[in-house]
Amino acid sequence: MKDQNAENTSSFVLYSLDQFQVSISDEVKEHLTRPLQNLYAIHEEAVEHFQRMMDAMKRPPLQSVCRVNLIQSSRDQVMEGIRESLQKWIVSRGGDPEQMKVRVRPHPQLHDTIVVDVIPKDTSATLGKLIMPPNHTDMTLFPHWPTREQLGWPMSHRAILCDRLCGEAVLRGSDIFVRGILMADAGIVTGEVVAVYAHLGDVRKIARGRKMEEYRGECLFLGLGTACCSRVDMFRLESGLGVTMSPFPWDRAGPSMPPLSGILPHVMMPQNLPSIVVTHALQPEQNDTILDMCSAPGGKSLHLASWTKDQATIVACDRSRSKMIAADETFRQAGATCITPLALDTTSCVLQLSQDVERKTVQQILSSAKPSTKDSLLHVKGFYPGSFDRILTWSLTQSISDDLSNKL
Ligand SMILES: C[S@@+](CC[C@H](N)C(=O)[O-])C[C@H]1O[C@@H](n2cnc3c(N)ncnc32)[C@H](O)[C@@H]1O
Repeated sequence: MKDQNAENTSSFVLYSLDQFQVSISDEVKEHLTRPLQNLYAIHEEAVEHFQRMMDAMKRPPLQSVCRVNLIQSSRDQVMEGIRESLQKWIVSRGGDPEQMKVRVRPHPQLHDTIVVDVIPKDTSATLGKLIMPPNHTDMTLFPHWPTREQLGWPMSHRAILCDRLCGEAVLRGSDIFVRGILMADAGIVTGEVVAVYAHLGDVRKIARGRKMEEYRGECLFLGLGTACCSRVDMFRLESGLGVTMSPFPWDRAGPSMPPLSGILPHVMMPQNLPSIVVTHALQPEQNDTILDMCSAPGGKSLHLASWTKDQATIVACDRSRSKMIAADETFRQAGATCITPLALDTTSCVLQLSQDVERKTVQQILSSAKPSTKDSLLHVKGFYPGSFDRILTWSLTQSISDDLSNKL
């Protein structure tokens, strides 16, 4: 162990979720505050409204949303499946299904969408105000380590630090996979209850696998979890769970949302509401020919297939070949045979019309295209103008998207 008295404590800050402030650039701040100044006659009221917006931004939502794959199941079946899986989940974590603080319900407007709410919505019982677990027993694991106490690390639990993306996922219900863990206290063993922190800064500045006492930076306390492997395996294994989060609200800084990814694979997909409304806005019809210009990992392409009950021609493009190979597998597992995945840069996929070349339809181009010898993706260079009934773009930039979708 390093000379603890030599540790520099100045570049180290622990935050509770309540203390944490989202930082935004002056430009974004200006963009958000301008409409408020017109909304309120009194300046202080506009400032208060802005502060409420900033507080809301750091709070994880108290609900998750999932979309049903209507090719393989119905919404009622999936809701029942989610309830059963969540009951098994809480029992597997030592809880009682009666303690389950979630409700599974149909979305009131979107016919293929399910909402999972945390109830009650009061989160005052959580660890959101604390920077470490409360030590009810005055148990100390580290009796001879004053600097640890001075730094603010818990004395009652060993700790792990995950990256920011992983931390955001934890606040939405996820467990922690080994690749998300950056640092951990020495001596953690399988089954041990650990304090979980998320590093808020640049992950590239952290040397993964070091001990917690070497950490310098800013981090946020997320709650308690149980180690699924030893510290050694956290940094040796390539994949798998490192820590499962406690299912109980009193052990978590954020809401006790259950993990939804991985349950009922292929028949439902956790997806954010803004992504789901895209297909509802597009209103595709069966037998439509549809282009998804930036498809990977394929969530919206799959939604189009589900919506049309696999009765459309959907061309799912992404310029990343590897992502499209992975998406192809996802499409197959979901039973979406109407999707053709292509590795294509859609900023250069409009074929020029000329008098001596026959103008082929999308279906003709796809049926005459040869598959690659390395993977199953078809060789397609592009499509002729006016080929598609509907086009889904991702904002490459508004002008490029508009320009390309007007041509196709
Ligand atoms: C945010 S993701 C799209 C998410 C996807 N629409 C979904 O709902 O699952 C953006 C994708 O656009 C792809 N992309 C960016 N520029 C592209 C281009 N010029 N042509 C095709 N794909 C592109 C990226 O490779 C990336 O996979």
